[in-house]
Amino acid sequence: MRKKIVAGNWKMNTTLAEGQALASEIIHMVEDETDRSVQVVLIPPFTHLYPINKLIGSLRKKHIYLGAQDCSAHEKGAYTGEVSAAMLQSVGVDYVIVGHSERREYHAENHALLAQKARRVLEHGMQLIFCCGEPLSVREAGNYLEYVEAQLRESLFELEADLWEHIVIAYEPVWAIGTGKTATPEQAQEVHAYIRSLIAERYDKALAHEVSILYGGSCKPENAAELFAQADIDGGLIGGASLKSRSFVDIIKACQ
Ligand SMILES: O=C(CO)COP(=O)(O)O
Repeated sequence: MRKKIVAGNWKMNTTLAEGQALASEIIHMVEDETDRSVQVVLIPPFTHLYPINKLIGSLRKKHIYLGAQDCSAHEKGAYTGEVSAAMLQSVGVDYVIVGHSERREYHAENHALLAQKARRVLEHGMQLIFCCGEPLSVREAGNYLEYVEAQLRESLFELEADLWEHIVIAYEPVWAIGTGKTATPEQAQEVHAYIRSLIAERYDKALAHEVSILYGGSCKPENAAELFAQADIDGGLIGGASLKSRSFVDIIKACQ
C-alpha cells in the first residue's frame, strides 16, 4: 500500500526558538488528535534540523519524520555555503526536497543539476521528495503535461527501478504556490494520474502504483479533504499552512 504523507515545508521562516516551539506543538497535536495513519514530515530550515530531530527522536514517534529543503549536488569539499547529503543524513534527516520551483527559479537549478541532487539523496539512504509543476504561462498555453513530463524524464528517469521505493513526487503548480489560488481537485488529479502513467510506462505498473504523489500549492484545511479524496493524490506538501500548528494538523486529519 502506498504511503499517505503530509509534509510541511517551512521555507525560510522561523527563528530557532520559533521553530522548536512550532515543532513541539505539531508533535503533541499529532499525538493527541490523529490516528497516525499519515506520515508527517517536518521540513524546517537547515539550522533547525539537529534540534528538531531531537524533539522528534526523544518522543520516538515513528510516524513523524524530519526533512530538509534542499541538498548539494556535490559530495564534499570546497563548496562554500553548500550542505551535503551526508551531512543531512548525519543529523537524522529522513526526506530531502529536490527541485522545488523556488530553487529552480531563484537559483537557476536545471534538470541536470537536479538529477545529480536526486542521486545524492538516494545514495545516502534518504527519501527523495522531487517537486515538479508548471508556471502560469505554461498552464495557460495548455502544454502543462508535456512540461511536467520533461521535468520527470530529464531528472529522474535514469534512476534504477529499485530506487523508486525511496521516491515521492510532489506536483506543485507554480501558479498555485503562495497565491491562495489552489488547483481544483480535477486539475490536480489530471496531472497526478498522468505522472503515475509516465512512471508506469518507463518502469512498470506495479511500481508506479506504489509511488506516493503529493499535491502542493495553497493547500489549506478548507480544501485539503477534496484534494486528498482524488484517486492519485496521496497527501500534500504544505507551505504557508504548515507554519500554524492548527491548520497543519487539520490538513493531516483531512488525509487520514
Ligand atoms: O511550495 C509549497 C510547498 O513546498 C506550497 O506553498 P503554499 O502552501 O504556501 O502555497
